[in-house]
Amino acid sequence: MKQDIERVLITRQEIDQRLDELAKQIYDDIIADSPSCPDNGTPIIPDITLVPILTGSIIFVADLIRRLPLKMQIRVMSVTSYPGTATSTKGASVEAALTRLPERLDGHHVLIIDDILDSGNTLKLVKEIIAKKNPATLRSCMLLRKQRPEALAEACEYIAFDIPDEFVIGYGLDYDDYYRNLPEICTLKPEVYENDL
Ligand SMILES: O=P(O)(O)OC[C@H]1O[C@H](OP(=O)(O)OP(=O)(O)O)[C@H](O)[C@@H]1O
Ligand code: HPA
Repeated sequence: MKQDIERVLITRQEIDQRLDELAKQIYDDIIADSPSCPDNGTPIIPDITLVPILTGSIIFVADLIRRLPLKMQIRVMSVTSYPGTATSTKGASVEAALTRLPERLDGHHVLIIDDILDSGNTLKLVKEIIAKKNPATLRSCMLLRKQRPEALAEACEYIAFDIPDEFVIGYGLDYDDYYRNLPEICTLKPEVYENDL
């Protein structure tokens, strides 16, 4: 596996440090939005509903939620746009059998979690589906955002890292469903994927 890596873009240490900051920012925003108890002024912290997008978000969400001391429900959605060896989007579609969204989300504070914002198709689709369920608030949190106009145009409240417009793997991100277990975020040697282009 290591021989297929071109270079490390983001180290495990950098991810850990940034996740601490990101979790604090998410937590502080929830506290800032919370109503206060009329008796003693302490914030009444609402439950949150996390919507991790399978499969790429699994490592990120596992590390993030252990930094968020909040009462939360986790409702996964499965969306596919880069099947197999694809390195450009084939259009986002929901895999209903692996999706656990409730019928309605009235009153819920929803946070969508995904590993990468690239063409923006996945986030756009997921937002549209969740918005129809009428949540109280809807925010999104991405580990990575590529520096390309389509990604920058899609509103997203929390971004851990902005990266160059290159195909990346590791820390949940795959090529042909491999490399998700790499602890760092890396680029792939072109010879690994150029035969599939
Ligand atoms: O902004 P976009 O161009 O839509 O790309 C982002 C999406 O693409 C990847 O999912 P993929 O379809 O590869 O499924 P996976 O999570 O199972 O790897 C990634 O995990 C994001 O969900
Ligand atoms: O750069 C990427 N790597 C892995 N999966 C992805 N899905 C969208 N962009 C990427």
